[in-house]
Amino acid sequence: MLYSSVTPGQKREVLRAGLRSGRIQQFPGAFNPLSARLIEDKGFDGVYISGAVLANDLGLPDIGLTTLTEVATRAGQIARMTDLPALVDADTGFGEPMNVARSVQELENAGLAGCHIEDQFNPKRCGHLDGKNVVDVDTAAKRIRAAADARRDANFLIMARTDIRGTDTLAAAQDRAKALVDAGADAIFPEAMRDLSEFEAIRSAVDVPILANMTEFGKSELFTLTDLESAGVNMVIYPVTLLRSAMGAAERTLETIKADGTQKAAVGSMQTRARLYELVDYEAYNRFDASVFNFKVPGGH
Ligand SMILES: C[C@](O)(C(=O)O)[C@H](CC(=O)O)C(=O)O
Ligand SMILES: [Mg+2]
Repeated sequence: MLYSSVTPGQKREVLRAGLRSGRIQQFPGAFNPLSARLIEDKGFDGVYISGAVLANDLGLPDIGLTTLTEVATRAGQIARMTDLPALVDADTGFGEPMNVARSVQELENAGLAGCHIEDQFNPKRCGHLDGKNVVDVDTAAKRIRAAADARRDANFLIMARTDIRGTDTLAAAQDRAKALVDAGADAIFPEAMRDLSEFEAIRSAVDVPILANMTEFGKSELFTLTDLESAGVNMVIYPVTLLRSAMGAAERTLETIKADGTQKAAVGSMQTRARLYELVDYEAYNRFDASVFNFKVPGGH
């Protein structure tokens, strides 16, 4: 009821343990706090909070327009509704290394278990589109060093994302990944890998956990969990999958209402009122109220 029953510190320990477990961790992207409850209910390992979803939800393209305040606030609202660890997309860290330090502390305060910070230039692009640019290795390393030094909880996960494969060779991506680990990254997110062998190449370059981004309509094939696990991937995200599914369903329902003059034909594919109430734990609030209103003062007053 109300919010998560474990502390952010405990969630960070769970995330660390999951990454050490040898079992690939699945993190679907929550597009709102309620969908985080659904992810937990279905038995996933954690919740991903996508920068693209956050921006798109506000009607904005994912080009670095959202602010630290917007991201920390929304990510905090999502993180607090689940006992699972939540990993948030911090884009380029919202500025220079000193801003990156502040970003990390705000995300820690918001109850996140970790974040990823990328080496793109501003304005950033979706990692699976063309026209990206990356900063030089020193600038990228400074961002990560600032992030790692700024955290107060040593378990807050600093993941470095590199977009360099979009503009350079696989060997350059391996070198960049190594440099980011040397700068203090706890994990690496190699963006826009072209095939499984590229994940394997990054795996062999570093000895920290690596993440695979299984975003639809992008540059990577949609590999199965088994494929990714055998390539040595430790965590997989499905960042925009639930937003795309929900928006697809919403669009079809709107078309049904337009065509039929009623939503009746769409009702069968809707989440029911009972299931919705289950997810918001309505019963627990009823019980809480009953105990307040049923309270009797001894002596009958
Ligand atoms: C992972 C990602 O950074 C995100 O914001 O979710 C995006 C996802 C997408 O646009 O499909 C990305 O740059 O890959
Ligand atoms: Mg993003």
